[in-house]
Amino acid sequence: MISPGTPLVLVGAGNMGGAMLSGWLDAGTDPAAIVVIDPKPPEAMVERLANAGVRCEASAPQGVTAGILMLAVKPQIMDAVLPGLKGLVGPDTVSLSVAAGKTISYFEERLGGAVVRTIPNTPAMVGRGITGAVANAAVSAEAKAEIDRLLSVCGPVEWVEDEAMIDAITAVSGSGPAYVFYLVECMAEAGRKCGLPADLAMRLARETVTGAGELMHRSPSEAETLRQNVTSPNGTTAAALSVLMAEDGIQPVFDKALKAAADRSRELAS
Ligand SMILES: NC(=O)C1=CN([C@@H]2O[C@H](COP(=O)(O)OP(=O)(O)OC[C@H]3O[C@@H](n4cnc5c(N)ncnc54)[C@H](O)[C@@H]3O)[C@@H](O)[C@H]2O)C=CC1
Ligand SMILES: O=C(O)[C@@H]1CCC=N1
Repeated sequence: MISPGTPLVLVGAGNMGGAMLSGWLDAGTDPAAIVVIDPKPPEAMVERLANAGVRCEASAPQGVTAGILMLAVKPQIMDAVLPGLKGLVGPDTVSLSVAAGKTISYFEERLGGAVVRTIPNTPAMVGRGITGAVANAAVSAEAKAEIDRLLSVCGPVEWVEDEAMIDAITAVSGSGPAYVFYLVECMAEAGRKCGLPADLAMRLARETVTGAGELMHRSPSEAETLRQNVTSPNGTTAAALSVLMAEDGIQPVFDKALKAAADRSRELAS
C-alpha cells in the first residue's frame, strides 16, 4: 500500500508526526516511500530528513498520490490545510489522522473515502508509544492491517469500534506522557522542599519514574502489586500513600483532569 509510487505522505513533522516518523525510519521503513509536507519543520527534523534522504516539501507536491495521507497538524489549522491536500487523494488513499478531536466524519466530508482516526503519544519516538485507533467502513481489511503494522512500529495499537472512546483514550494515553513528566517535576520540587539540592532531587525523581516504568514494562505483575511491593507495613511509603490515596488525594484530581481532557477533545471536533 505504501511504496515510492504511492508514498506515505506525512503532513506536519512536528512533535507527534516527527516522533512517529523517527520510529518508522529507525525501524527501517524505506525513506523513498515517505514524503513530508511541512513549511517549517523543527531544525532537528530537517536534519533527520536530509540524513535519511526523505523528500520534504513546504506544500503539497504535484503528481503525487498518497497511499496513506497522514494528518499531523494542529486541529485548529486543519480547516485551512485540508483543501490544499485534495490533489494527493486517489481512489485508494487512506487518510490517517492523529489530530485530537477531529472526527472521522470531518475527514470524510473534506477528503472522502477511507479514514482512520488515531491518537498516538510521543513515546512513539522511542518505539514505546501506544495508539488508539478507529477505522471507517471504507478502510479495507488489507489497508487496516498495513496501517496496524505501521503504527505498531511505534508501540501497541488498540483498535476500538466506538469512535467516542477516542476522546477518553486521548485523555489517558494521548496526553498521558505530560502527566508523567509533570509528576517528575512535582516529585523533584517536593524533594527540594525536603532539603535536597534541586539538581539531585531532579535526578532522583527522573530515574525513579523511568526505572519504575521500565520495571512495570518488564514485569508481568499488576501496577497494584508493584506498588504493594514497595510498601512496608507502617513504613515510609505507607505514610506517603496515606496522603496520595486519601479521599482528597490524587484519584479525584485525575478524575477531574482526564474529564477536562476528554471534554476538550470533544470541543476540538468543531
Ligand atoms: N504532541 C502530542 O503529544 C500529541 C499530538 N497529537 C496531535 O498531533 C497533531 C500535531 O501536534 P504536535 O505534533 O504536538 O504539533 P507541532 O506544532 O509540534 O507540529 C505541527 C507541525 O505542523 C506543521 N505545519 C504547520 N502548518 C502546516 C501546513 N500548512 N502544512 C503542513 N504542516 C504544517 C508545523 O510546522 C509543525 O511542524 C495535533 O493534531 C495533535 O492533536 C496527538 C497525540 C499526541
Ligand atoms: O494536547 C493536545 O491537544 C495533544 C493531543 C494529545 C496530546 N497532545
